[in-house]
Amino acid sequence: MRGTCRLGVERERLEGEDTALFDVRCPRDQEGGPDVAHGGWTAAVLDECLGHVPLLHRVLSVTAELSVSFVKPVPVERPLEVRAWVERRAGSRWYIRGELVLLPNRALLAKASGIWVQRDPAHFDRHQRWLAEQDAEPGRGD
Ligand SMILES: CCCCCCCCCCCC(=O)SCCNC(=O)CCNC(=O)[C@H](O)C(C)(C)COP(=O)(O)OP(=O)(O)OC[C@H]1O[C@@H](n2cnc3c(N)ncnc32)[C@H](O)[C@@H]1OP(=O)(O)O
Repeated sequence: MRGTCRLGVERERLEGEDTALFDVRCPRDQEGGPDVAHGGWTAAVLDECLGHVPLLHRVLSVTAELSVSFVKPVPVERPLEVRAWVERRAGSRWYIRGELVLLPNRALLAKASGIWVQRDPAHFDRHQRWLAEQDAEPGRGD
């Protein structure tokens, strides 16, 4: 599968049944310090890539939990790779881990683990109904 996105994911492919690889490059406009990525970009790109593992299995899911370890500063505009794999599945939950590395030596820059919950396609419609209820009843909050 090929494609680009505003986060700088340039290519994705499955490697075997449970692992996916992503070619990534942090765009200059995601800079947080001099020549290094903002931490929000690192978290977002790991969320994106890990969350694509169920999608590559044609399963729609949403992030329920995400934990990120920032191991080293992430340089902008350099070739990077994310490897994401399924640790285990339990019911509708996918436990997924991943690593962001600097190419070509695969030096570890960040690690992530999280839980993705499978949803049916009506997930976003239900959300729109919930949002309309919020607008109709300001102050209710649930
Ligand atoms: C058509 C357009 C296509 C468009 C296609 C485009 C693809 C878009 C993909 C976008 C992905 C994103 O950006 S996601 C964006 C960031 N994430 C989100 O917006 C998610 C917001 N949170 C939620 O919607 C909700 O909290 C959920 C869905 C995560 C959980 O809701 P829920 O009401 O608790 O669901 P429920 O069915 O009861 O729970 C399912 C199972 O997950 C477990 N579970 C629930 N929350 C958690 C949790 N935080 N940590 C661990 N486990 C959890 C429950 O125990 C249960 O286990 P068991 O009983 O089954 O064992």
